[in-house]
Amino acid sequence: MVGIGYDVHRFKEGRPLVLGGVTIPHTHGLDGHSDADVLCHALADAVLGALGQPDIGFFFPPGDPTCAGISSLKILEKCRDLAAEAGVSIVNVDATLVAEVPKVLPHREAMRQNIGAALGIAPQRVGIKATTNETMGFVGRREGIAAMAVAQVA
Ligand SMILES: Nc1ccn([C@@H]2O[C@H](COP(=O)(O)O)[C@@H](O)[C@H]2O)c(=O)n1
Ligand SMILES: C[C@@]1(CO)OP(=O)(O)OP(=O)(O)OC[C@H]1O
Repeated sequence: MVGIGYDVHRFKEGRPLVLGGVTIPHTHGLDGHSDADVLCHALADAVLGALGQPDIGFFFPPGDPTCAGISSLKILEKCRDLAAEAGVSIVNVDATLVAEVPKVLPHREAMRQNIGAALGIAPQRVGIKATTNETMGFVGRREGIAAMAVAQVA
């Protein structure tokens, strides 16, 4: 089974920028109720989709006080637990970040380590890519970051 996920978060001054559980030096972080880790959110929805489960907001309701400021790696850990309960393994995940700034690929290996550990899979099974939006649209105007992801379970 495969699943697809997509998420977007708006830049906000005064917050840390967390992507794949890595805090990346930048002028702005992302706005959100959790740590706003847009990469983990897209990956979580991809895994949940592959499992035939409802989306991230079902398990971590937007605005729920218990979710305030949580690390989104915890959301991936929940996905890992749901896969185990279903008796399936996460085969691999793959994601693309769409961000005009900052450069994220220097942090790829650290992200793969964090995400692999949270999902209970080897980092080699975690794909992370990035592209700019060539200055077009909301990403191009540096208003936020988008992420898309796929996951396979068997
Ligand atoms: N936020 C980003 C965006 C891109 N990269 C890396 O740069 C390469 C070129 O991106 P283009 O959008 O100009 O084609 C891309 O393949 C990534 O390796 C990045 O690290 N962070
Ligand atoms: C992660 C959750 C948890 O409150 O909140 P946000 O950080 O706002 O992220 P978003 O992708 O907008 O919605 C999903 C929510 O489940």
